[in-house]
Amino acid sequence: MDAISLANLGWHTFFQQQLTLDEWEATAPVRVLAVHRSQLLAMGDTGTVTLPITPAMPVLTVGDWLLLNDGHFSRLLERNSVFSRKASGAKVAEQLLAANVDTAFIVCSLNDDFNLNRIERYLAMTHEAGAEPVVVLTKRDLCNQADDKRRQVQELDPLLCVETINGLDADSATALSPWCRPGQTIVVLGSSGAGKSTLTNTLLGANIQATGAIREDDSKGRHTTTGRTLLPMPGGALIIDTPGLRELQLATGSEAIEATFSEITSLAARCRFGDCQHHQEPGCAVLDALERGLLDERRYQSFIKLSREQARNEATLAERHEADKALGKLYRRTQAESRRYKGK
Ligand SMILES: Nc1nc2c(ncn2[C@@H]2O[C@H](COP(=O)(O)OP(=O)(O)OP(=O)(O)O)[C@@H](O)[C@H]2O)c(=O)[nH]1
Ligand SMILES: [Zn+2]
Repeated sequence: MDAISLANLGWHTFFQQQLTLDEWEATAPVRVLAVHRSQLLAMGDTGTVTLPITPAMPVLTVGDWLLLNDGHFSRLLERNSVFSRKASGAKVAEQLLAANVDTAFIVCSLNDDFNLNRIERYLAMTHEAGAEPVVVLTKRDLCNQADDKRRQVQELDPLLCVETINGLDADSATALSPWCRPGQTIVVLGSSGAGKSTLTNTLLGANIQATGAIREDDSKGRHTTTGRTLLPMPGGALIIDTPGLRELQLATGSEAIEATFSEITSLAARCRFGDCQHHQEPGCAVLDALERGLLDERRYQSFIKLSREQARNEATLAERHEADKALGKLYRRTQAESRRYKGK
């Protein structure tokens, strides 16, 4: 990536208005292209910079906007969206995956992989992140009920943008160009085999670099690999492509689920009990609508499943906080005891 204008890197008024007058004069904005263990790669309108990651910095992720003062980290600008996930294993900390994303292409194939529940799951994640979802149904060339499946997705939400494409064909992928204008930032989500890499490669066209590692000449003319994950499309948009995003798990708050299942949320407002689980409670407006055929059974099941998952995630996070607090107390007590012991 040669030096490009801040606007083409995704800079706009949301970020600009965060700067004080002093910062206007003394600092330079740069966007994070990749985060490695001990350093990060960023780009501003004068080119790329490598910054050491120090303990004083907040946790940063690809897509973040930073201010540099004299080439040194000054501060992180507020994000307008952020994708994160629950870290795998026992740790329930959130891991940041991508920031300041405008649009998420939710990729689902029109053949075997087609699954409305899965699309809803990615819609909830995208709402949670604060980005705009576009459902991209791939493998149109392999499916003769493309229109019917597209209609099923559209029924999830009349305002949702849904496109059907052949990801192998650049002409077909131009259906996505409204979201690929200069400076727009995109992530591509979806399950394995859905066609994410294929679409990413088609969108990147001649700039094919989607495998993460990019070779570029350093100042001594040698080739170095930088592992950049914010990639420029020929039309001027940017794609964030990281392994973490490819394996995104649900770490969704209840607001995101409410936004994804808005018809259920408005029914739930009329349940007799404020904490109704819509399972078997008397006076449940959701179950009532279900019985009267006013609510889709599949939507209901999907809503219950995601709500339970969310409640479980929240519980484990709360347990973690409790465990951390207990550990902190134990630590302070042993410190105090050891001081007492030494004082004797
Ligand atoms: N015919 C056709 N094949 C496609 C299309 N999109 C993807 N494929 C094929 O589907 C297979 C899987 O596509 P990938 O792009 O690797 O899928 P992915 O989502 O990146 O999968 P992971 O890397 O496992 O996450 C490949 O063989 C692609 O060539 C399409 O629109 N039409
Ligand atoms: Zn209810």
